[in-house]
Amino acid sequence: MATDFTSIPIIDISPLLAKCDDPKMEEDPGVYAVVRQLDQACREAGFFYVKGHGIPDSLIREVKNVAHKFFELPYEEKVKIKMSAASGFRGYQRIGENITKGIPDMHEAIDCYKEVKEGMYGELANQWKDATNDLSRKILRGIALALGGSPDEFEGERAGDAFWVMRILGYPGVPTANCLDPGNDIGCGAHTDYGLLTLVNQDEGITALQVRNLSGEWISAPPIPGTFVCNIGDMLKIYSNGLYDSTLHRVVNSSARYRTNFDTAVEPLEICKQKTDAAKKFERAVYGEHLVHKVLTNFV
Ligand SMILES: O=C(O)CCC(=O)C(=O)O
Ligand SMILES: [Fe+2]
Repeated sequence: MATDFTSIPIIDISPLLAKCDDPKMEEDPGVYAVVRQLDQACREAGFFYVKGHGIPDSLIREVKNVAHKFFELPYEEKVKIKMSAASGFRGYQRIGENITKGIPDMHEAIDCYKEVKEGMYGELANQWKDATNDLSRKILRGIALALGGSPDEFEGERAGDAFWVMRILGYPGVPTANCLDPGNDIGCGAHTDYGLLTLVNQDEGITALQVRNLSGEWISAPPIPGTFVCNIGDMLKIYSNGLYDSTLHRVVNSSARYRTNFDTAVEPLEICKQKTDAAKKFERAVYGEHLVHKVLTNFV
């Protein structure tokens, strides 16, 4: 369970990345120091920033520019890639179409899920997806060690060919013009993420993401240049038998500026019961069923 944290830790993961594919990575003191910080952050907040992540600044800037340009397009253009049953629930959703706990969210988005057909998202999105999936895999190697497992706990049979979700989100600033419910300023209602690990790439200069601590206070997660926000999802809570919790968070853009965000969540195809001495706290969940259930019940 999360604690009464008042800020979100920043972890320099470069020592972990440097040794990530070394068979003796566990023995490296730099890796060990990162693993300890990951463990503490996952236990106390379920959220942390990573710096030293190795994804070039130029790529980060490019995806943000492309996202801003897309959201600036007229609705008739954006709706050409509308999300529908026929598109496998991939594609564009207008402001207010995404619902969390019965309330329309003040964001528009493009949802991309793992797809067999390579190349369908365009070159830049594929490049981004590859870079963020690779980074997630490396962070998960550190988290696997933090849980006392082997580094490849979340690879191979469990999540080797991981399902991933990429959401490109746009949050209008206040006043919320052209939205379905102008009285609502919640960009994304309080929820936990369904997967293993989410990487959040927020626009600079706008503080909108908020994370709830044990007392119910909302702690801001402002954008910090050169970092990603990482948060753990429901699958990791089950994997860790509750040692790590998926923390509630929400987005409130009370600035006047339009905010974008690229989320990439890496998910296992099927969850396994964690081998711990403690009694099993959660029922076995199949990831795909969990995802569909959360989406269909609007994250209640
Ligand atoms: O926009 C953000 O900062 C986070 C969005 C979010 O929580 C999500 O898409 O799951
Ligand atoms: Fe989220």
